[in-house]
Amino acid sequence: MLAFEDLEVRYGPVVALRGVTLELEPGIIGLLGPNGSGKSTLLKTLLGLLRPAGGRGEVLGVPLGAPDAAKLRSRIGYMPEYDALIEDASAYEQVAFWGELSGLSARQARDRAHEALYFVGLDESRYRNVSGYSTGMRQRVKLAQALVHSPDLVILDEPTNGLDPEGRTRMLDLVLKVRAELDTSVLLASHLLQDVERVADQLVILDKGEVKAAGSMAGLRRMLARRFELRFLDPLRPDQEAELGQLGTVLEARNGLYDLELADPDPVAAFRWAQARGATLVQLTPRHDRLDEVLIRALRPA
Ligand SMILES: Nc1ncnc2c1ncn2[C@@H]1O[C@H](COP(=O)(O)OP(=O)(O)OP(=O)(O)O)[C@@H](O)[C@H]1O
Repeated sequence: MLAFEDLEVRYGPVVALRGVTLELEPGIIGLLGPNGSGKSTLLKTLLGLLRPAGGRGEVLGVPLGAPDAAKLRSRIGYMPEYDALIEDASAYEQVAFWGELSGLSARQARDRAHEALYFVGLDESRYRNVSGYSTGMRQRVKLAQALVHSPDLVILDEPTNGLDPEGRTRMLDLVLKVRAELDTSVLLASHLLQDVERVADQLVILDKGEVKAAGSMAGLRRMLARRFELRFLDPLRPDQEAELGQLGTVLEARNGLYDLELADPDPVAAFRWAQARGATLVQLTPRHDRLDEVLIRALRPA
């Protein structure tokens, strides 16, 4: 659905994205990275608002910069980070107007505005001016605008910004519903790991304009399911410690505790390994809840 090869995007002399190579399937894709990492630049590039200075890319089968790339706008919905809602107009008017801007006829836009507002749970307040709306309601108007023309892909830039925990849960439930009920793919940019973890089936981690990690959440979880903390009865001798790598990748060693990504998914192998070397493994603690550590590791300077 999205593919980039060695993509480079610049703002004059500033290189905002470099060497970005990615291949992503339809689904819910989480785009994670700290401020300034290049998330918005990537979104603007695939919306056709920025031209790559180098490399190639393809969005929904259409090459970036192709003559028919402008048509892509009708297949993509965009929910920007900040709202530009008109205070003295109703949600219904604004969503219908957006539908027309996205290429629908006036009649289609009106019909679809009702459907989109119903979908985001704003059908009862749709004729009220948005000036009286809560932050959560305003976010949902923006989502309805992004969905009004039934796009194949919807891009959400920090959709939970400024929301309280209840509003966040509601927005993330809607993201899941977009994929499940509308069969629309979602690209969700966020700096909040918990949000991405909750909804995404694929993950891209950006930092300083480069991809630090990318892949399916299931793959990431499988990898995390092999992470354990090992505690031995006595400190390992240097010769035993040197052979620890036979069990998998040693991630960290501190005060006789070892964090490992085991090569064998069956942890019993670790006990056998210890026994064969005269060491006593007393505790093997799973660490698969630590997705945040993967993120920190990915963002750590090399
Ligand atoms: N119009 C611009 N002119 C010059 N440099 C820019 C411009 N827009 C962004 N940049 C730079 O490009 C880099 C990537 O910025 P970008 O806005 O894509 O990051 P981001 O991950 O979306 O951050 P945020 O979460 O703060 O929006 C940053 O170093 C930023 O300073």
